[in-house]
Amino acid sequence: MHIAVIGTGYVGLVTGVCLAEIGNTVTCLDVDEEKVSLLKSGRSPIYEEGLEELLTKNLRKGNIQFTTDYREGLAGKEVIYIAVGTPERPDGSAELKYIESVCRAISENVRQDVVIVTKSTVPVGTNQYIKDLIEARLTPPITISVVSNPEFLRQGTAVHDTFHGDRIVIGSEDSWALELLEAINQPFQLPIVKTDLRSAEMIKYASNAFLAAKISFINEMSHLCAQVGANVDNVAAGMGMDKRIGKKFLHAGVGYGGSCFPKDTNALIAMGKQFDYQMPLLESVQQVNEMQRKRMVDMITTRLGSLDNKVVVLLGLTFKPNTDDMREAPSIRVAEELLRTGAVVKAYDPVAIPSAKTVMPEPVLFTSDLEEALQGADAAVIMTDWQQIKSFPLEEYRRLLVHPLLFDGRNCFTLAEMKNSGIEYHSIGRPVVNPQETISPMTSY
Ligand SMILES: NC(=O)C1=CN([C@@H]2O[C@H](COP(=O)(O)OP(=O)(O)OC[C@H]3O[C@@H](n4cnc5c(N)ncnc54)[C@H](O)[C@@H]3O)[C@@H](O)[C@H]2O)C=CC1
Ligand SMILES: O=C(O)[C@H]1O[C@H](OP(=O)(O)OP(=O)(O)OC[C@H]2O[C@@H](n3ccc(=O)[nH]c3=O)[C@H](O)[C@@H]2O)[C@H](O)[C@@H](O)[C@@H]1O
Repeated sequence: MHIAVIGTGYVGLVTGVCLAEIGNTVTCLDVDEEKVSLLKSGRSPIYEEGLEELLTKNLRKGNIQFTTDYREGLAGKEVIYIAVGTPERPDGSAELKYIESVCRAISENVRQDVVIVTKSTVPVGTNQYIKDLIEARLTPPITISVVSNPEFLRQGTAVHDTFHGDRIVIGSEDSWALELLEAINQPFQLPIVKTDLRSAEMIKYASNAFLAAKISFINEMSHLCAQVGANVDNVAAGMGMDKRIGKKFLHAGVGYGGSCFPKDTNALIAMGKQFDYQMPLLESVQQVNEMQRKRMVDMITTRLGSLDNKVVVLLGLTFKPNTDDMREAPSIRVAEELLRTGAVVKAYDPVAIPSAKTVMPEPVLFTSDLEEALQGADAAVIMTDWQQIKSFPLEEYRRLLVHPLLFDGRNCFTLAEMKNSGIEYHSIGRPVVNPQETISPMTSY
């Protein structure tokens, strides 16, 4: 199949490379000239395990090419995937200007019948809007069909997720377009859900919102666990064994971040508003997420009292490990709060210092050396569960910190291993280990 993929970000590039890998001839198109020339040389602008290998392999085989030229990119293509960004507008709704500009470019440049496949996360009704926009400027007798094919990959494991996802969702009002997409996706050997256009669009938002809700649910439980002396990890493990609940996305912590959960829950709430429905559950999911960051700062101030001139080091800055993505990372809010309360804030991340510098508040002292980060700090706060942080010897934490005081926002260590570490250890929804003074867990009742 001859396929064009528009947008070579996380989703577009991974989609293009994987479609080439399963035997299609793919042209990836982007307006970013720097990105395109990097990709032509076989280098990936993002780090995703296995991506660069598949990219160079398929470039060599001639299965994939890159261009900034729409006329060249769309020539002779049977299917065009759209994978440009749909960021958040100030009112929370999804910004569709990149989608609109792609539609204009398609209608001006396409010369043959074509199926348009939307990978971008777009509000319900957008695929119909895409069809209308393209058709409005198209020169007859060219016909187009639209298919919604939302993406479920996670950053950091994008290639793996494409080949091992739980399902592929395709929605359309055109049965032959659905069959075509089913045939294209067959080599992935994953369950395929065929549905109508609007349900496919909604499945994407509902899935992200549900995952965000699971995280906020366990975070809410974690607060109560801390008060009553229970261990939220044990609670999550016990709950998760019930197949109706499932054990994934029940990891308590400082809350979710990233380019999607915050944006997509907001977009869903904005969609609700259009129909005068308030979505109280989703609003609470967001509130709990916001509270988790504040709770971390409260934990630190409760323990240390005034933070004036106390050195607090944040360990890990990205919204999750194995990415340099700082979008909506909880570390940003925690740093802001700590600075506001007078702390001196140091910040460590193994890869994201350059991207962190552009979004973290000032003044923060950055380092990508963990030893240097810990040296002389009054307390350390784990914000991202990087392997580098989890495998750093506990004796070294103890030796380097002025006070052996560790706040763990990702529950990286078991309570048993912390017991003999000589470190005072505060985590999320679990009893304090080696507390300065022994406090009865029931005192707040
Ligand atoms: N990042 C992720 O993990 C996931 C993202 N999504 C959704 O996929 C969509 C894309 O997200 P990302 O790949 O993260 O975005 P991104 O921001 O990484 O990439 C978007 C790309 O589109 C290009 N672009 C913008 N306007 C263009 C135009 N008119 N013509 C050609 N190229 C153009 C940009 O230069 C950029 O390279 C969004 O709707 C997002 O919500 C869905 C699932 C996972
Ligand atoms: O629509 C999207 O863009 C993507 O959003 C998420 O993927 P991603 O944002 O890459 O990362 P996740 O691994 O889902 O983590 C998101 C956030 O939730 C947090 N999280 C995750 C799981 C958990 O149990 N607890 C928890 O706090 C992570 O630390 C991170 O900050 C979804 O998992 C993907 O299926 C989806 O395609």
